[in-house]
Amino acid sequence: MSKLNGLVLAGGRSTRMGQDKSQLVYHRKPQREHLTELLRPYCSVVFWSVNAMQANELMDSDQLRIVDAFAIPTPLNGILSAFQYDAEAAWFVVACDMPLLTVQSLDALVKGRNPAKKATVFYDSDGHLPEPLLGIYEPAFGPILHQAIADGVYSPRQLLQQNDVQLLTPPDIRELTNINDPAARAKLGL
Ligand SMILES: Nc1nc2c(ncn2[C@@H]2O[C@H](COP(=O)(O)OP(=O)(O)OP(=O)(O)O)[C@@H](O)[C@H]2O)c(=O)[nH]1
Repeated sequence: MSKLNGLVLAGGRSTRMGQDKSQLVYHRKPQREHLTELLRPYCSVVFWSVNAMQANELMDSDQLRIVDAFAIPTPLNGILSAFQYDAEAAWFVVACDMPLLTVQSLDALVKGRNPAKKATVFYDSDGHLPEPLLGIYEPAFGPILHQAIADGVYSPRQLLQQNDVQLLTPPDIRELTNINDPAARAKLGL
């Protein structure tokens, strides 16, 4: 089994939230720091996947980061940057906008990991589609991702549906709740 690196997806534009989602505080510290702590027990190292502006702000910090080098900001580009950094590793990817996530879901992914497949992910709240932004991506996914982006495919869900991936039932579907704007945040009381 390949070594597992952590990747907190923290880039993008946060247009709908109006402020950097990765720095919102739900658990006493910025979400990107909180997720780093959640991932650390499972991973050799944990990186933040950030855009160039965030990287500038992090200039003097020790935090390991991988900076996006793509014109179009999409989560898939964040994951591809990680494979370009280390193609031999598997990447445990966690999006920064799932504030209800706990070790329960991370444990389930690690226990259910199938390294013979391209990735291990949960079914999303629809019960039949894969949830792409929380999961373990095996090294074999790197070339597939590279080709997809070269072909202009930016839908991570579509990519997972087209490939041989291990799909798991999440232990608690609420942990996958995606918060993208202030209204959704207020609704959850966070
Ligand atoms: N590294 C990296 N992460 C990204 C990129 N785009 C989105 N993400 C991350 O992927 C997850 C889902 O992001 P989205 O909600 O789809 O996009 P967003 O740009 O953050 O937000 P909107 O501008 O409101 O669409 C979040 O954890 C983002 O931080 C990107 O280009 N690079």
